[in-house]
Amino acid sequence: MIHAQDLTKSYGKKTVVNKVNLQVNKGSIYGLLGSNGAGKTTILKMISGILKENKGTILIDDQSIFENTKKKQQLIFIPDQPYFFSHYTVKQMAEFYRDFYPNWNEARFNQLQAIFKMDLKSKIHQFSKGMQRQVSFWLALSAMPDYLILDEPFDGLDVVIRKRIKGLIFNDVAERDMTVMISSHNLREIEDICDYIGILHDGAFILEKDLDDLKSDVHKVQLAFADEFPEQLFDSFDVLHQEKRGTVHLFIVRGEKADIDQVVNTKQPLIYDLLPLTLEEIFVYEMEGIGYAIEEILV
Ligand SMILES: Nc1ncnc2c1ncn2[C@@H]1O[C@H](COP(=O)(O)OP(=O)(O)OP(=O)(O)O)[C@@H](O)[C@H]1O
Repeated sequence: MIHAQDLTKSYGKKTVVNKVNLQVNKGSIYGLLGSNGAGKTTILKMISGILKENKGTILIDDQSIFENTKKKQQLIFIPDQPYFFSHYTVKQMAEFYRDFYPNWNEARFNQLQAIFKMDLKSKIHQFSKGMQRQVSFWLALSAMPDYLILDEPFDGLDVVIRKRIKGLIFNDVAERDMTVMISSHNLREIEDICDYIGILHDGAFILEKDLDDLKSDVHKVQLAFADEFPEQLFDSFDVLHQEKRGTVHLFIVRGEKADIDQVVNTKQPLIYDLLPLTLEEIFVYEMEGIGYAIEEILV
């Protein structure tokens, strides 16, 4: 489990990560969302033990990660700009990983060549950016880490390989409880893979949500009545948004479907529709509720 408390990082006088608390449970996938400069890379580098926090603590399985080689052997950070030793071939880089990561699995490395399809003797710096990113995944997944920390991992990857890599990550999470953090500025890019989402703005979280809870308990309700609208209808619910379009009232309501049905049906509406929301719609309303326009934060 990753546990960060009051995590704070400053460069000079500028605080870029401010008292961040987060918990990533074993075997789960945490999506760290935020615009350019929000502090995502800084947080991921502190969690990976690359940067030292100014204040606060980070514990991975109750141990500090900074300068903890043993713990770092269980964790792989893939940066937003792939980095390899200059002039190394895939094979040489794999040998380096095999020496450092005790769980390195040679059979898996060979097996994954069928997916990544790159020549072992090629020099990595001669590959395109997208191919280099694929090499990062190939090596990381062959090292069988307990923790995989990914900074904007899908940039520059085509749809097919993106889907395959997501499948491989899912597999490792399901089969051996790997724990994953993924940063992105794009909700759509990671919503299909994450269990949990944290939205970062100016170095602090403005929203944190378990996606299973979100998908199940927020509804779009459209209603029309022959007579007056019953004003207190949703008083016992959390209403994220409401508006009137002609005679139709639109509500975004948090609550169980059965409870909403019961309240609405007692008032005998002329029109009653209860529609599912996309994840993006939920985030738009949630963020509107706390005073942010989603387009200022995410793309
Ligand atoms: N080495 C550094 N020295 C000074 N300021 C830095 C340094 N690294 C990052 N920053 C600043 O910290 C803030 C957060 O940067 P960070 O890279 O963590 O953001 P990010 O959310 O990952 O952004 P992006 O999506 O653009 O990668 C930015 O204002 C950035 O300018």
